[in-house]
Parts: sequence; C-alpha cells; structure tokens
Amino acid sequence: MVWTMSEIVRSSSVMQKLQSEIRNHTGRKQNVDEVDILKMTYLKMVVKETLRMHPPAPLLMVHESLSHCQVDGYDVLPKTSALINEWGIGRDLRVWGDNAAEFYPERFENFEVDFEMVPFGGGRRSCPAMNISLASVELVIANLLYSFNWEVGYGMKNEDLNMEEVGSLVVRKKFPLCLVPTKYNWED
Ligand code: HEM
Repeated sequence: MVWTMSEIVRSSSVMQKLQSEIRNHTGRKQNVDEVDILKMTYLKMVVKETLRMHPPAPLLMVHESLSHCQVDGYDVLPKTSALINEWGIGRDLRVWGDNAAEFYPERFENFEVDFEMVPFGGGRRSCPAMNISLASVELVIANLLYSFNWEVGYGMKNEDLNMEEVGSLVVRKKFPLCLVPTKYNWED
C-alpha cells in the first residue's frame, strides 16, 4: 500500500486518472465498497504496476530442489537452494520494453500477465493470501483516493518523493511515507 501511494503521488496524471475512475464508479456516498472496486480496471493496473516495480519479497522465498534436473542446460543437483530474482524479472527490458523503469500502469491494457511477473511466487508453495491481499490493497487505496487529494507538502514537490529501498527478504521504503491529505470537495 505504501509503495502504491508513493507511486500515485509522484505522478499527477496517474493520481487524476485514478481519482476520476474511483469517483465516477462510486458516485457520491460514504465510502468505496468491495462491489465498487470490481469495475475499476485502472486501479487494478496501478496495483499490478506497483507489484512489478516494488515486489515486497524481491527474491520470493528460498526454494530447494528435490531431485537432479536441468534448467537452461545447467545441472541442478538435489538440495540446491534457489532464489528467484522477482525484482529483476519485473524490470527485464526484454519483457517490459525500454520504459521498464517507468511507472506506467497503462502497459497492462494490452498485456495479460502470466509468468512475466510472480510477486506472489508460483506453484504449490505460492502465497495463499494473494486474492485477499490484492483486494485489500485495492480497497484501501480506492478509499484513500476517493475522499482525499494527497501531496508531499512541506514545500516539497510530489515528483521528488524519495523512493530509496531498504531490506533484503522484504523490501520497504528507506524513509517512511509522510503525506498531507486534503478533503475532496464534491462542489468544486
Ligand atoms: C501484497 C502482499 C503479499 C505479497 C506480495 C506476498 C508474497 C509472498 C511470496 C513471494 C511468498 C513466497 C512464495 C514462493 O516462495 O514461491 C509468500 C508466501 C506466503 N505468504 Fe504471502 N504475500 C503477501 C501477503 C500475505 C498475507 C497478507 C498473508 C497472510 C495473511 C500471507 C501469507 C503467506 C504464507 C502463509 C506463505 C507461505 C506459503 C507456503 O510456503 O506454502 N501473505 N507470500
């Protein structure tokens, strides 16, 4: 959620497009609910793009081979530890093109994700909480943007927000995200 908010605040066009989608689909009421978010296609693209660029577990978890196998011509012996570089997969120029380092949710308009990114891992030991995690992130982000506009404040420009990472197995922002909300006025 923190990485998603950070990327949204850094780009005024993403924030505006997302707020229009959320407010148009929700209408004027107390808050966005689970049914409202089903129709929000841009919101889903924004969350996907965040997971591509900022996978919370950049190397997934350590896996161990059970038996001897070959991968790409390399012999993998039993009990070999394997780390999957999900961070690298999400930034591979061959998959994502020259703008791989850019936050560009629209790339998912014409791109059905299969194994091009695996922020929740894959196979039998993948994250069992994938669906609830995605739904929770979408619901919280939608509500934050529905009721408020956000800025970095304190005289700083939104696009200059610090995005440095820290951590190893789980990566988080080096500096905590601190934003200033302004209540959205439907009459404006
Ligand atoms: C955006 C949020 C989350 C992400 C990106 C994420 C990602 C991951 C990843 C990459 C793995 C390792 C998969 C592998 O090694 O192939 C994993 C495993 C796991 N996750 Fe998550 N996770 C998230 C949220 C959650 C939540 C909220 C829970 C619990 C409520 C959870 C419970 C678990 C469990 C129990 C495993 C171990 C599964 C196993 O070893 O069989 N995760 N997760």
